[in-house]
Amino acid sequence: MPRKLVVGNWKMNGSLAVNADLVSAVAAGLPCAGELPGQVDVAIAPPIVYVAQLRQLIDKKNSSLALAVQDVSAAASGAFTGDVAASMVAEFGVRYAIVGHSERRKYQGESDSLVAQKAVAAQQAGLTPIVCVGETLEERDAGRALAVVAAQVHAVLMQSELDVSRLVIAYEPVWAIGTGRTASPEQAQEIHAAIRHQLKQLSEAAANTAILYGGSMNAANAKQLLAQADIDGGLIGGAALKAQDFLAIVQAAQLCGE
Ligand SMILES: O=C[C@H](O)COP(=O)(O)O
Repeated sequence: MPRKLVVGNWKMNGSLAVNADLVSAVAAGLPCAGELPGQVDVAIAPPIVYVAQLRQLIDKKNSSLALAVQDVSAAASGAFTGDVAASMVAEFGVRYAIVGHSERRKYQGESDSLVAQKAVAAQQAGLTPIVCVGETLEERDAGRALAVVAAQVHAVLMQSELDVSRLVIAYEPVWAIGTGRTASPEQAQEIHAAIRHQLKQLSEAAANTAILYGGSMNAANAKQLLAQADIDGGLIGGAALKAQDFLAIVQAAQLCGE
């Protein structure tokens, strides 16, 4: 079984002062770099402007905490005002790039095909993409959740340059994000199992692809969700902004990984 992965997505929250406190508190609850690793990899995705600050904080604390970003450009360089290339964030020791978050699909109009290109661009810079997929409430109510998610995953898997062994998928039902209304463990497991099946059709290596759940995961519900056979970790929004809550989720992942 793969190690568990817990990623805190800070979204557009933070400040120099708030970040310093939060990283210190999170790092205090995690192993130091080089120590015997636990069963869980833990990463934080701050707003891009704070990546350098977090790099310094993490290094200073010699922490095992990894860095992620919330998005990368599909392009390698050039005239793309406001965008950031994957190779640029890689220079800061960033390990993961979230791509295709539903908030970007909604507010920036990102298509399945653009998200797939971003996943490839991230890999080409040495990052592991965390590809977000998930259905809206209307799609679920119409009985289309499995089909919508399958199409989103398919768009990524059909990229010939994609290395499926260096991929993370995050299932985030849109109706569960920031709403306090989480998918039940059974609802989440059903979709995760379908994603796993889809990945395995492409490659047996997919048995080791981490599939994260995201959507109102918190200290109280994490254990039940993470105990599901195909839920390999969490992509955490609101609960990642409080060290105690975030560490409780990491601890739940630790228990489920043993
Ligand atoms: O990226 C994180 C997800 O959108 C989940 O956010 P949430 O935990 O606030 O629901």
